[in-house]
Amino acid sequence: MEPTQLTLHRLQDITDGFSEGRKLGQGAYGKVYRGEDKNGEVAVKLLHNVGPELNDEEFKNEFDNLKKLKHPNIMKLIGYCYQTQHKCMEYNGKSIFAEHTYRALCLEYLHNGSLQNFLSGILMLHFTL
Ligand SMILES: Nc1ncnc2c1ncn2[C@@H]1O[C@H](COP(=O)(O)OP(=O)(O)OP(=O)(O)O)[C@@H](O)[C@H]1O
Repeated sequence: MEPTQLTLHRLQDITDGFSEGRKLGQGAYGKVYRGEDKNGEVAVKLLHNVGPELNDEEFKNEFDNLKKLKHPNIMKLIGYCYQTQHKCMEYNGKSIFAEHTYRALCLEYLHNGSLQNFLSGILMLHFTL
């Protein structure tokens, strides 16, 4: 099944506006939040905003890689959000409408954290025994 397109409003809704209380962790890519609604839990990866070209490349790579991974033991890519908003700001005494693009991936929620955390946990256990 293809990942679903999700609105920023929907992601803000399930993460309480990307609140600190909902933060699961942070990677090189951005912050990860626990989203929750009546259907269950998801992990929402919100890409940090650095520069449009760099961000787009990172986002597309992550999106394509996750889309290709289809294995029962690997978290699934459920949906994505790619939405631009214009925020009114003051610049040199004038109002400007600055662009902010929200890029997010919605993933199956893993109770043991990311796959990497899960695997390193197993390795630690292996070396401790
Ligand atoms: N699907 C998920 N379910 C639950 N928690 C997750 C999920 N994905 C990520 N996390 C949490 O968010 C943290 C950051 O994840 P992220 O994938 O952004 O980076 P990373 O895997 O730690 O490293 P890297 O930045 O190198 O990819 C993880 O360490 C984990 O705690």
